[in-house]
Amino acid sequence: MSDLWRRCLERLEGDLSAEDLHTWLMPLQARDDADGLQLFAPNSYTLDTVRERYLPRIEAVLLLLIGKAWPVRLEVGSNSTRPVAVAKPAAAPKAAPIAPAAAFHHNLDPHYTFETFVEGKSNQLGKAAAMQVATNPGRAYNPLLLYGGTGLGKTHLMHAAGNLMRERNPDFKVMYLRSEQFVGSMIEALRAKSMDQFKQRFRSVDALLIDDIQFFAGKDTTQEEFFHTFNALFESKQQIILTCDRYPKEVDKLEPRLKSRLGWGLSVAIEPPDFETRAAILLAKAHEKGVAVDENVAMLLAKRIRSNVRDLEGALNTLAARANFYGKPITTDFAEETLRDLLATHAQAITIPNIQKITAEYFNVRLQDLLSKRRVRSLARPRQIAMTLSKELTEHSLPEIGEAFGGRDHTTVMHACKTIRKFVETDARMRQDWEQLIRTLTG
Ligand SMILES: Nc1ncnc2c1ncn2[C@@H]1O[C@H](COP(=O)(O)OP(=O)(O)OP(=O)(O)O)[C@@H](O)[C@H]1O
Repeated sequence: MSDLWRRCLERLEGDLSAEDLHTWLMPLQARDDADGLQLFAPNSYTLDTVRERYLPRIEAVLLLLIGKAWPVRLEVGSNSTRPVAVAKPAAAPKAAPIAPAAAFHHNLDPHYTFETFVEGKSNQLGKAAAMQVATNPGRAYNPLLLYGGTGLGKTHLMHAAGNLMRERNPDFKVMYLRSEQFVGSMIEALRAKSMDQFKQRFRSVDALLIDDIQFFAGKDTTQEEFFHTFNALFESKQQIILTCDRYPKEVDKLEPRLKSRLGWGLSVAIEPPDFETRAAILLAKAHEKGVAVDENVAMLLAKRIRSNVRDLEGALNTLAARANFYGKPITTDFAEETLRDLLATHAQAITIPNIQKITAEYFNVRLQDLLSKRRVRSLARPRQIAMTLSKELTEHSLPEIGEAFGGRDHTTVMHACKTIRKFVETDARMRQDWEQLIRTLTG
């Protein structure tokens, strides 16, 4: 058995029930090499369960054992070159040796680069900031915080910055972690009474990249530790890049002093891409994967799947797999047919009544007031937003939208759209409301 995996199981033995360990982790076969630990699951069900429930735990233990984040690859199959029957691990875990600094292995995804990132209005600033930071780490903006909804490319940009730092200086130590890994590894360190090693590990890097820091919310000890790590890195001009699913000030149960630190550098919103950018991303992804997709198909998917890039990519993968299986080219008919259910789900939520209901709930006003003739500002602004959302997200014409909003004239809708678009560009608060509503409606 891979020695590393055996030690990992020994550690996990104390944390997981015997049943979980035997059902999910013991059946895995393992191989470790210079690139990381490869785990083979006997079937896809086991694989999904391990990925969802145990992967962060495994990664946290590996971090502690090896002294750095260590990539784990999961796949269905078996370790045929070195078959292993995973036996019950031997007892008596030993104190983990910390790897010497020279053996630092970064864990960045090499596919996530600036070259493979498609730029559009929605992510232009984020990309520029990430590039600045990568070419001038610790000095340009520290920390750099990228925030925005799920699947919009924050992780991609973060890795791209890390990859560029290493391209410019191969000795640069970049550590990437999801926030759950930070939490998990801290819990492990507390349990193993190895907090000094934990602190040292995070403070010895040149750049620390932590993804999805909203998971720190409510975890006071983690926040305390992260706060100290942050200060130490910041003072010695080591670069910090963070991502969050919303503007950190909006994250409940995040300590005020931490929120304030996050504001020391630059915070940039990554917004949902517009139609043209969605189509361009789709064509770029298809090209990357060697899938033949023409512009009509790209436009069809970009028009109908507005939620986020991950969903768009998922649709492309499904199409490619089916086309490959049936030996058919990917035409618009084939795409419509293959993705019928998926496209219907995306279309479903976006009706005018639904937009009205969700906008009213969001602004805490009554639906009947939103549709009424009352012109007080507290109603007029949400109404204008709902009208603009209806124009952007549905196929309805201006007169139809006016009609649906209590029989208003189409010029009123036109004026609303113009006003809101201008506001969204110039007013951060308005932009946030707008993005949040789009996420709710298309997510
Ligand atoms: N502008 C873009 N160009 C190319 N690929 C993109 C772009 N935006 C997103 N993607 C791709 O979409 C997928 C999801 O992106 P990513 O994981 O970076 O999202 P995220 O914002 O970090 O989401 P989450 O908050 O859920 O982690 C990735 O495969 C990424 O490469």
